[in-house]
Amino acid sequence: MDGSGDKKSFILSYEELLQAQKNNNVLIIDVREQKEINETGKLPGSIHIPMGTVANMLNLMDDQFKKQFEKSKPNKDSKIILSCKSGMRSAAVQQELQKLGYQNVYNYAGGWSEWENKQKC
Ligand SMILES: O=S(=O)([O-])[S-]
Repeated sequence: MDGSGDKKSFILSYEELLQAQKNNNVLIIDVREQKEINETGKLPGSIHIPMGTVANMLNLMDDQFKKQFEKSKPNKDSKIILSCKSGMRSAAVQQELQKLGYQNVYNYAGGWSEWENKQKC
């Protein structure tokens, strides 16, 4: 939330992520592959959807989405945060969702790498 109108960056910092993790109205999606999640676990507070299937999952019926992810399906105005390992794949998914009309999609650019490092501090 930088208040600069049209020129919002839609990039999320670690501190902003910490706030979002406490907010049930924000959907955090870890878009890494299953193999990576098996190795590290998913980002706390997130649901896991591999990058290639995010758009498909957002096409599920509301109740199917809820059943599968135990979170409400976001609408085009919902705040969505995407995270991967280092911000590249999540940026690609961010663009894809923006093209589909999702207006409030953020990239946690630091991704799992930053998250993991911060936990060691
Ligand atoms: O996770 S990554 O695409 O930034 S390497």
